[in-house]
Amino acid sequence: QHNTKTYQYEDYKETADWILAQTNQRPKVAIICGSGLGGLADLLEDKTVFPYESIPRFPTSTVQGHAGKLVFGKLQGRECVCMQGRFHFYEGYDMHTVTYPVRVFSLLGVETLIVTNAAGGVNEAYSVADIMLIKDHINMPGFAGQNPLCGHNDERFGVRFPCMSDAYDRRLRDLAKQTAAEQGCGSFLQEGVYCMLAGPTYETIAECRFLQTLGADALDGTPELMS
Ligand SMILES: O=P(O)(O)O[C@H]1O[C@H](CO)[C@@H](O)[C@H]1O
Ligand code: HPA
Repeated sequence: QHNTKTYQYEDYKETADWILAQTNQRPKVAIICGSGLGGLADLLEDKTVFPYESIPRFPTSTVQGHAGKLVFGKLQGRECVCMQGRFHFYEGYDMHTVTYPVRVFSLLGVETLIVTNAAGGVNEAYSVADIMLIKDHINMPGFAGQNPLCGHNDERFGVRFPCMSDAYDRRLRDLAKQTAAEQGCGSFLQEGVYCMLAGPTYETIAECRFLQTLGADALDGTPELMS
C-alpha cells in the first residue's frame, strides 16, 4: 500500500504525446469529475473517449461510480477534457499517482483546471446538496508529509516552494458566482475552505468539531488541488 512511485518529466510527456497523437483536440480547460458528477462528460459533443487502461502509464479507477474514462469534447462549443472518475489516496495510490493526470494535462496545453468532488459539509450554515466554491484549503495529509509535490522538483512543472495564498483564481470564482446566479443556482452556492483528508473512514463527531474549529467548511480527499 502506498509504495511511493516517482515519475520523471519524460513519463508525463510520454502519456501526453500518446494522447496528442490520438486526437486533434487541444483543450485549454480540464474538468475532474468527482463522485456523482461523471454525467457531465456524457454531455460533451464530438467526443473522443479513452478508457484509462488504454492510456500509457495512466492509473485506473477502482472505486464504484468512477467510470475510468478520459473524455475529450466540446462543452457549450468550448473544447475541454473531462476525467470521468478520479483516483483516491485511500485506494492505495500514492499522492504522485493520484495527481498524475494533472501534470499530463499541463503538457497537453491545459491552462484552467476545474476540480469537483462530493464532499462532506461541516459548516452548520450549509445544507445537503449545496455547492461550495473552494476559496482556500487545509491540506491535512500535507502536514504529515503526504504532499504530491514532495520529492524531486522538476522546475518545468513549477517552483520548489509555490505560493499558495492565491491558489484559487479570484476571477474564475467570480465568474462561477455570476454564472450560478444567471442559472438560478445562487441560493445554494457557498464559498468556503476545503479540508483535504486521506479517508477512507468518514470523520468522528470529535474530528468534525476539531476541523470546524480549524476553519474547515467541507471535507474530502482531493490532492489534485495541491498538485
Ligand atoms: O472525491 P470524490 O471522488 O467525489 O469521492 C468522494 O466520495 C466518496 C465518499 O463518499 C469517496 O470516494 C470520496 O473520496
Ligand atoms: N469526509 C466526510 N464526508 C465526505 C468525505 C470525507 O472525506 N468525502 C465525501 N464526503
